[in-house]
Amino acid sequence: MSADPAAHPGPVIEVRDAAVELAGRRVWHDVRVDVAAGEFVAILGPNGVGKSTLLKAMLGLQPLAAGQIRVLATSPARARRAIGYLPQRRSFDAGTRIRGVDLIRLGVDGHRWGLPLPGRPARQRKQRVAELVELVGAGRYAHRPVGALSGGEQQRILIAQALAHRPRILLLDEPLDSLDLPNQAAVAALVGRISRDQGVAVVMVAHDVNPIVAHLDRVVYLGPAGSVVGAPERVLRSESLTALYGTPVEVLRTTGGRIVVVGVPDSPVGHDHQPVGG
Ligand SMILES: Nc1ncnc2c1ncn2[C@@H]1O[C@H](COP(=O)(O)OP(=O)(O)OP(=O)(O)O)[C@@H](O)[C@H]1O
Repeated sequence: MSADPAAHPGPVIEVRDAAVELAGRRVWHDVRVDVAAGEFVAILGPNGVGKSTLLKAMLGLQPLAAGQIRVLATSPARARRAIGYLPQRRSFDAGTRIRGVDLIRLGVDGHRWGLPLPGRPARQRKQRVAELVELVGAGRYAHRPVGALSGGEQQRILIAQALAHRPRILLLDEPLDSLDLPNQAAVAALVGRISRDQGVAVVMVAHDVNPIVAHLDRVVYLGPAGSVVGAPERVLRSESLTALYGTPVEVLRTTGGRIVVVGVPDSPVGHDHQPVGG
């Protein structure tokens, strides 16, 4: 497998008619989406619709019941070394003493847990850590214990860690959750910049499209009848989501420009309703 995008001029992620079943229940089906190098794509939908499951399928951690997912023209599992993944999480305990820079170094050292990798001198690894700190703008706080950092600062450190091996693809599961609005905007802008400037294909699961919408190339809105995929302004319309859900869904734009989706039903197993942008 090659992680060189030049060797794969087509999409770096191809999802074709994919379906997943969990505990005998079909979570989603007929999902089709391509993601190209340098694109920033969001996976949207209500609680429990299967957004995290789609991300896991792209990583090869969730087998499909139907269809196919190809990553860098091979299976997701074989492409995993070219993927940076940030799973869903809350925050570090306030007492966590490991420093931001140590977490990033763990990413650079890979699975060797601090043991030097053959062929990569300590100086090179140190330089890569410094580059990553600079890339995410964490110079001011990277040497402080992560437990003492704000949610947004922690998230930037984790994004730097996920980028340690120059992945071609970055999969982020709700990285803006639990951040305040200024930090949501700052982390969204950082991810947009990484995708654009570094040519990384970014797929982000999000509850609220508003902080990221200006940076997005496309959205995947999951629903019981499959998915609607396209530019945000095309997908986030009452007609598109009404057709996807088979029930009246309204997409409103406030005078401040916020997008609010009203009427999207919960997934069949019933989670708390939390409309996008609501
Ligand atoms: N291992 C599992 N076995 C059975 N059901 C599961 C399993 N993992 C997840 N589910 C269920 O599958 C559905 C999809 O879960 P998933 O976490 O992908 O949804 P989501 O859209 O990311 O949700 P949220 O927005 O709440 O994070 C949910 O109903 C969840 O309860």
